[in-house]
Amino acid sequence: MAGNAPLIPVSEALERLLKDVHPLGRENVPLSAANGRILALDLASKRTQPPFAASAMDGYAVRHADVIEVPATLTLIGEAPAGHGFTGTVQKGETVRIFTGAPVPKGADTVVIQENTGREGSQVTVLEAPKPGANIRAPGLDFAEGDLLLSARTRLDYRSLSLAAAMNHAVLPVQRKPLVAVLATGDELVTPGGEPGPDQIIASNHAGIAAMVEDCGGAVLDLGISPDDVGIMASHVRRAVEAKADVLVTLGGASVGDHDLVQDVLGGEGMELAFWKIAMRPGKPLMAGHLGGTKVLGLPGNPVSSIVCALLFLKPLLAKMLNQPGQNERLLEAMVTADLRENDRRQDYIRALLSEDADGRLTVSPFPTQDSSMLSLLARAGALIVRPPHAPAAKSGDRVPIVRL
Ligand SMILES: Nc1nc2c(c(=O)[nH]1)N[C@H]1C(S)=C(S)[C@@H](COP(=O)(O)OP(=O)(O)OC[C@H]3O[C@@H](n4cnc5c(N)ncnc54)[C@H](O)[C@@H]3O)O[C@H]1N2
Ligand code: MOO
Repeated sequence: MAGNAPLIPVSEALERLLKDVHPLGRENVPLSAANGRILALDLASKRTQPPFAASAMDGYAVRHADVIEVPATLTLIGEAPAGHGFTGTVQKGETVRIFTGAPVPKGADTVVIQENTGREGSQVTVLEAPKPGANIRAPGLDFAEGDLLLSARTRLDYRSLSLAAAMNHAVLPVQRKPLVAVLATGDELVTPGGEPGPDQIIASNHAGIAAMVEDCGGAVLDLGISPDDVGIMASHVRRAVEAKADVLVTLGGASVGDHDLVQDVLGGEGMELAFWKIAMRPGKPLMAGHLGGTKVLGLPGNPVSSIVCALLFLKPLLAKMLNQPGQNERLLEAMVTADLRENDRRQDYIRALLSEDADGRLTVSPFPTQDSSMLSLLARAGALIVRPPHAPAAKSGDRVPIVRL
């Protein structure tokens, strides 16, 4: 491709990437495996909860009419622990010992907490007059059978899973996880923990991209590191296709160097290129296409470029596959603490420290160095300042759009 080919605006590239992407199908998973998954259907309760009038306290089930005037002494006729209701009926002048969660026996309409009673053998004296109906949870207080309590697209967490369990769903319909194959490329790369040769470095992009995929609700197929060798790289790509990966993410080799083979290899395997080279910094060499049913996202090798591109393109892609909103990074505004020069044609994502005052006002301080190899700065950054193409110079104190990290 010619060196000065027009660069595609970020928003247009994103639109083109997402255009023909549809939510993946759904699958059923046991409750115990559903944490973090996206609910695929609205969920109605199979139960009414509580299913019966239940005592909210440990104490005595009484007829309110019997305890309007206190002290009132009643005769104990039985016991109702949780899970074992009392089968008889409470008549005038009688009471049943009851525990939290037990069904309130027939005839009784009020529970007196045990602290407000005295007892001698089978004689129970109520010392304080309760309100009518006190300490009883009505049937259906929480929810009723048929109530739609969880809606499709909910990300299941500890609260929604507790509710789904209470609704008596042992198995939940969830969006299928996108399978994301991740392939690093480059003779210079060695797996973390390995022994790099004198001209080698540690492959870092994998770790971050895999974590992002998992955070987004995807599953990672780790294809490891391919050397800069057409045949070996092609065999890795075929593994992704054979595994029916929904997405293949390649790391590095996306640019124009003699050893940047990724696009040639993918082309040889039949990839249709959707676009290459975006008007953004970092991340210019980003490439997208598809290989049969596998979406391909070629991320640039520079670690910061890789991660910024993944934030802006991979995250929204996975969100759409999972039927989730949030397909655009949400922009906030912050006050910048340094002058920013006029921007060129590439949308800039400037790594910056972020601080927030007690009133929630955000301030960003750009790092003076913006080299796209510097993970130490990215790890410290709280935000990316977004500088649209040809943005005029900004002064310290101006408000600028940011992506919060
Ligand atoms: N003549 C030009 N050279 C470059 C251009 C250009 O437009 N013309 N673009 C530059 C930009 S911008 C970027 S970004 C890089 C991206 O290049 P590649 O995607 O081909 O990446 P590589 O060349 O393979 O690697 C770049 C850099 O990143 C390191 N790297 C690669 N993979 C990993 C990994 N998994 N973990 C850690 N580090 C990795 C690699 O060692 C290189 O240092 O191209 C510029 N060049
Ligand atoms: O993505 Mo490249 O950094 O613009 O270094």
